[in-house]
Amino acid sequence: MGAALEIDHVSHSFGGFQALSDVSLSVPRGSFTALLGVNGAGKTTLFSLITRLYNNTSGRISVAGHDLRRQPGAALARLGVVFQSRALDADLTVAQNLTYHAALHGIPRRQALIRAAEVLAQVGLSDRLHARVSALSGGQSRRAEIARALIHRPEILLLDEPTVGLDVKSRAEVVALTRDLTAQGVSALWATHILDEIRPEDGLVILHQGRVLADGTAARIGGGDLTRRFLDLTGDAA
Ligand SMILES: Nc1ncnc2c1ncn2[C@@H]1O[C@H](COP(=O)(O)OP(=O)(O)OP(=O)(O)O)[C@@H](O)[C@H]1O
Repeated sequence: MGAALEIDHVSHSFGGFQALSDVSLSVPRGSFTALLGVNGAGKTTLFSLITRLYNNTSGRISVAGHDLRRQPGAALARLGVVFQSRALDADLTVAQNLTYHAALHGIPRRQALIRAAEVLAQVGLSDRLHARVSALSGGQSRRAEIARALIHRPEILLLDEPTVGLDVKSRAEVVALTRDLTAQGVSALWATHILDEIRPEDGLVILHQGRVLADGTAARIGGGDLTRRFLDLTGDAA
């Protein structure tokens, strides 16, 4: 059994600008791995390559053992993505959104309704099945986005700064929910620039200006003071 996600020597340029340089990282199965970097570090670019929004032409990406270039269908079927921007239609109900996204994955309607109830229970929103997305709070809406990403039972979730714009309580709930999911066996790659969201036992990859500066557990990298270590590594220390 390999890792849930393997990135092996991946680079990406926009015209003459090198956004990612020889990035390698691995997300072990069932782990919560944080991808930490300031704005512009390259987190969204990396996610865009993993989701095939951008074509990856260098190195290798594999999802649950499936090479993204050679077996894109199998790789993407094992991937769930929580985008930075909203993927749910605010004018539709949660159920309508979830069954629509299930259909995109080829899940028949009857089964999609069962799955929708299942994933809403996982994210603690069972009572919001028939609510319009526009009527959800910010935190509920993010949890509904996670439910959408889980509808096809992926092995790994990519979450791109999923707590941006949430209040402290909702932020803590979304982090805790994702940790619960990893305890149930789903792996998570959590892109963030917020150090508070990272625990010592988490996997941690620090990305800066398109390069991996550190890769290990947060405890080992931080050595007791992750903020200081992060600032030292990224050259922003006072
Ligand atoms: N389509 C594009 N064309 C040109 N440059 C781009 C494009 N997308 C991103 N970049 C540049 O690539 C670098 C990495 O951007 P990226 O969005 O991946 O960073 P990020 O870590 O996700 O930051 P943020 O938290 O702000 O989203 C930045 O310097 C950005 O300006």
